[in-house]
Amino acid sequence: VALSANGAVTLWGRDTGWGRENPRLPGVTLPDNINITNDLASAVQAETLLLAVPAQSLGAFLAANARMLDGKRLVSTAKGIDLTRLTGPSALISEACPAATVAVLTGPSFAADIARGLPTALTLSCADADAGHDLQAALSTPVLRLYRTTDVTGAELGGALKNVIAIAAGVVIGAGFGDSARAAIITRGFAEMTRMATRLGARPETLTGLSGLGDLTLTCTSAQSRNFRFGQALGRGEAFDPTTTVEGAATARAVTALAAKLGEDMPIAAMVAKLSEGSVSVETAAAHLMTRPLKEE
Ligand SMILES: NC(=O)c1ccc[n+]([C@@H]2O[C@H](COP(=O)([O-])OP(=O)(O)OC[C@H]3O[C@@H](n4cnc5c(N)ncnc54)[C@H](O)[C@@H]3O)[C@@H](O)[C@H]2O)c1
Ligand SMILES: O=P(O)(O)OC[C@H](O)CO
Repeated sequence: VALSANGAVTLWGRDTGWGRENPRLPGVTLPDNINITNDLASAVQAETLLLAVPAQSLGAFLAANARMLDGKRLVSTAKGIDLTRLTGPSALISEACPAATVAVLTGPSFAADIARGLPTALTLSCADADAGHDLQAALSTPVLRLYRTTDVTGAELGGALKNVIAIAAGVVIGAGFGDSARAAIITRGFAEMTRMATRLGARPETLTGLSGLGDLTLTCTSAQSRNFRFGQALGRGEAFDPTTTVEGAATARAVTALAAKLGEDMPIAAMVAKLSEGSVSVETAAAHLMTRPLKEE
């Protein structure tokens, strides 16, 4: 919807029988210059393709369609780490489509806000600096302001890891532990995010940017976030709609496996993984985090 301000856009989906209002984006009528199709062959005529498939489905999507996508400028919006390969979207895309130019668009942004034309700032990351410049110009609009970086690892890990911490923040609020505890989770969660991301080659300043601290702040403080609401439901002991995309749940498991491989300490992510699969109670998780050995900040 935002990009249709710059010119015609093609929107591809497997199921597009819903007319001009996507049930996943209720209340938004898609502008006339958005061509909706379920024919991927026609959609891939474009030079730049935004891939908005969730992280745990991206591998299968790429496996099915790599031949059509290779050689294009592929911009992922997924915020997660693939559970089977323990990599982010950019590595999945590079592996499936070696001739593609890979970029990641991430940062604090609810789809509903962007579709309403509310002012939003994002991070566009691309290891190829020239392609990054081109994409930044092509994908910015008067109300969608893109900052640029070549640190793809930092940008995509910020987006993936903040979803894990947002679940923890939701648990804290759902369980009634209060705003002080949420501030602690955000801060210590950010320490975990930075530790893991820099270990994997991210630049620390990327983590303090929109894709890291920016998105962490949004997702841990807004009930618009599905990850936060999922955590709230866990904290209250309530069920959560299993058809809702909650990237942080699978990503917490992926992060925990990755941390074990790297020998990194990720205690909040480990508790989110256990809480999400129901193998620990909220009380036990909280007690575990509060009684760890005392240390320097
Ligand atoms: N919704 C937001 O506000 C928002 C904002 C920024 C980033 N993101 C990220 O974008 C990604 C997608 O989120 P979303 O909110 O659009 O999720 P969603 O669940 O609303 O939509 C995902 C769509 O992908 C489709 N899909 C799943 N597997 C597929 C496959 N193999 N082939 C083709 N289509 C497939 C589903 O049918 C669904 O229509 C996530 O990683 C999310 O973190 C979402
Ligand atoms: O609804 P969530 O929790 O998937 O968050 C959406 C976006 O990632 C916020 O930047």
